[in-house]
Amino acid sequence: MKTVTMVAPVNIAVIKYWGKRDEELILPINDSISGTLSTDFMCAKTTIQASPQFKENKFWLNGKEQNFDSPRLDSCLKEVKRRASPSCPILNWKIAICSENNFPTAAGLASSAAGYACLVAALAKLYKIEGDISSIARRGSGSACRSIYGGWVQWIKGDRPTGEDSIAIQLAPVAHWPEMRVLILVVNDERKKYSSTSGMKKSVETSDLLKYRASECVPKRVEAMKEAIFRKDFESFAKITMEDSNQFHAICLDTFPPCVYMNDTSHSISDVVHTYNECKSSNRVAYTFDAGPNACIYLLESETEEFLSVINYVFPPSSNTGYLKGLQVRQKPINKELEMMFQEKKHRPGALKYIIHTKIGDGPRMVEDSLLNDAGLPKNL
Ligand SMILES: Nc1ncnc2c1ncn2[C@@H]1O[C@H](COP(=O)(O)OP(=O)(O)OP(=O)(O)O)[C@@H](O)[C@H]1O
Ligand SMILES: C[C@@](O)(CCOP(=O)(O)OP(=O)(O)O)CC(=O)O
Repeated sequence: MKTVTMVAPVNIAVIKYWGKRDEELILPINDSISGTLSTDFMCAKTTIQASPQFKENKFWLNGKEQNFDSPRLDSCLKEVKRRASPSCPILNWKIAICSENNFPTAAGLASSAAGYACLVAALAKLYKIEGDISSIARRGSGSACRSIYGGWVQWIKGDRPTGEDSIAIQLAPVAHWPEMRVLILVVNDERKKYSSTSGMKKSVETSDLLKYRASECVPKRVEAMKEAIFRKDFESFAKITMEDSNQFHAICLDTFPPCVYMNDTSHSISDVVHTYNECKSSNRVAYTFDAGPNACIYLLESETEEFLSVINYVFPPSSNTGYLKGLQVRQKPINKELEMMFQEKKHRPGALKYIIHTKIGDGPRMVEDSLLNDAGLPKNL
């Protein structure tokens, strides 16, 4: 019997991936760039066990048994086995997979990215695969290829129809910009209405803006973003991040029928960020929204206390317990000058469910405590 347990991170794109040129191999129409988040507060954890005693393959996700016949799972497994040495002794053994996310699944918080990165990293350890595995994780979910590396990561779209040049590379490690912090403002953590997969398919079929974005905007933005990250130029980083998020959501609205991911609370968050930046006469905070209403805020450590005082003022918690998860900071009241700016923008308590305060982190790593017992069954069932 062989057992491997790994944890893998979520990543949040600052230049978005939206649109495929090949649905089966998951090949994108444009490059994308993201920050990988620390696994301390948001991660997928996956145990894979191979045994000659197992009669069939099994898969549990968050305590519920899943159908093993999923095309994406199958595609990852096939590619890992193709790359394994033919003499690998466990290649024909059946496997049990057990995975848990410590944050909401399928709510637009990149669970598929962490989930497939974790699955592929664990499979690669189990079958002793050498070299880049981001192109295997990509077959599970496009954005998962970026979670294979820590720090700042670019997914290069590649040109070949076979996809072997569509890989993720690390642009800079965590230590390059240690002051960077991330706030996930959770507006809604329920399963979202339309998945990224179906939304982007409709966009490719119907949006003219999407073609313009992929050919004209993203290539320039990717270069400018790389430069901003290399120079730790937060002002430019923030501007490009917000512009790209806004353009992505404009394409969602240009899709027919439109994909409406942001809601009124999301737009209020965007307004708070712009007002705050105006007060400071520079871009101190950046928002970005994925395929859901939740906001991801990038900001430097020096700004977190003050910006959180504004968020707590504009979006008061319905109860104080558990509102700020993750890294804790001194809670300070909003100052008079900012209060004047934001008093018209106050929301009812509970408009924001909770906040996860985290930072940039490393890629997948092996851990000791298995989720499966020796019989290949989940320990927490
Ligand atoms: N830990 C995991 N292991 C394997 N697969 C997972 C895991 N977590 C999520 N998934 C897969 O990803 C799917 C959710 O992906 P989906 O794209 O709908 O949501 P999301 O990743 O939370 O949102 P988004 O990609 O828009 O940020 C799940 O239904 C499941 O198939
Ligand atoms: C808005 C996004 O989060 C879209 C992520 O899409 P997915 O990677 O979830 O889609 P599939 O490849 O179909 O699984 C932007 C991004 O992460 O770059």
